[in-house]
Amino acid sequence: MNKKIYIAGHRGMVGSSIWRALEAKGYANLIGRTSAELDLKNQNAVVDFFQTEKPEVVIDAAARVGGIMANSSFPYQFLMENMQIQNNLIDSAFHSDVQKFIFLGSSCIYPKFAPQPLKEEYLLTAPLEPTNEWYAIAKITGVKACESIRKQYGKDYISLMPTNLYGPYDNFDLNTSHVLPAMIRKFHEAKEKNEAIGVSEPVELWGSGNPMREFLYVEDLADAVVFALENEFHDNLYNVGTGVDLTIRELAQLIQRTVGHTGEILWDVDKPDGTPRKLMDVSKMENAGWKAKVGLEEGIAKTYQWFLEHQGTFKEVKI
Ligand SMILES: NC(=O)C1=CN([C@@H]2O[C@H](COP(=O)(O)OP(=O)(O)OC[C@H]3O[C@@H](n4cnc5c(N)ncnc54)[C@H](OP(=O)(O)O)[C@@H]3O)[C@@H](O)[C@H]2O)C=CC1
Ligand SMILES: C[C@H]1O[C@H](OP(=O)(O)OP(=O)(O)OC[C@H]2O[C@@H](n3cnc4c(=O)[nH]c(N)nc43)[C@H](O)[C@@H]2O)[C@@H](O)[C@@H](O)C1=O
Repeated sequence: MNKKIYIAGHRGMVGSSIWRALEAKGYANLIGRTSAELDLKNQNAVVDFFQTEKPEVVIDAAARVGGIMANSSFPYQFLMENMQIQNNLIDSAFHSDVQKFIFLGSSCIYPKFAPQPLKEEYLLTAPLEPTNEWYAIAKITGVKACESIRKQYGKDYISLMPTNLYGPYDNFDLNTSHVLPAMIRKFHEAKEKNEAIGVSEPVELWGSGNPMREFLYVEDLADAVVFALENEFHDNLYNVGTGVDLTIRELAQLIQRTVGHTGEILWDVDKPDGTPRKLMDVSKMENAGWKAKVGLEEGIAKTYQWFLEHQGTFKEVKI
């Protein structure tokens, strides 16, 4: 409980959830740095930080993160910044003898048309989804960096591949966010406006509504990270998800009902659909002893409640 644990990205949706989960379990020796205090793209600054702080465990929840439009609009930032951040963290951790490193990738590392559900062994077996191949290639290099240290030096460096995540402290900027927070905000703001003017204006969403996505509540992901911290894993790569997916159209109907918006939903088919489906095979984590607990309806209700309580202060990431 007294190990010195560095959570990179500790203010983000995932990092802050991991921090809260560790504190709740009695971990008292946690350290974090904001990007203003420590720019992880700066290799010298990261080397100095590790030499000074000497963490025993590193959990990497720092990255340039965004939804489908952000990824396809800023390929250079999503490729280069994520490689710089993770490579500086992994290399400095290795050279300052950090014994446990937990790297967070993403389900988008798997091939666009891989068989479903996605097994870990499908990695690098076929081409990636073009809208986020930049981010995916960065993440794949992080997975391989940790795997090489595990293989060559026997250090407990592992990679967890979360599916699409959502929950408190998510990014609600309508240009850079993921679909779930965007839908919560769009339906909420349309409902508020409609109630003021007494009509039900339509909500415009992106793509066809036909792609399928899996969603894991962020506090479940944090629980999985704590589980990985406290247990010896015998492999380098583990999917983390619910193993359940739905269409974007079904998601829209669920969120519209939760928010209480009435009115038409319009689909802008000029916007990209992205990967048709990326359902994770979660059996490897289940065999290791971990399973998701929060269902989608419950998670959306919790997230909407959080959103209502944080009007005007929720995060909007600009790129
Ligand atoms: N959100 C999702 O759906 C999914 C996320 N993931 C992964 O989870 C991790 C966290 O994602 P999420 O919490 O959603 O993202 P957020 O954008 O909420 O948080 C990202 C964090 O990274 C930090 N960061 C970014 N750039 C730098 C930098 N140059 N130097 C230092 N810190 C930096 C930010 O710090 P600060 O706030 O101080 O600026 C921020 O706290 C990422 O690795 C992401 O790939 C994986 C699958 C799905
Ligand atoms: C986690 C994962 O997330 C990203 O992949 P993605 O799942 O395709 O991203 P997304 O959540 O933004 O979109 C999911 C689907 O939803 C549709 N969609 C409808 N209406 C809105 C909408 O209003 N906003 C958004 N963002 N999407 C919308 C959208 O058109 C698409 O079909 C990767 O870039 C990468 O970051 C990654 O690893």
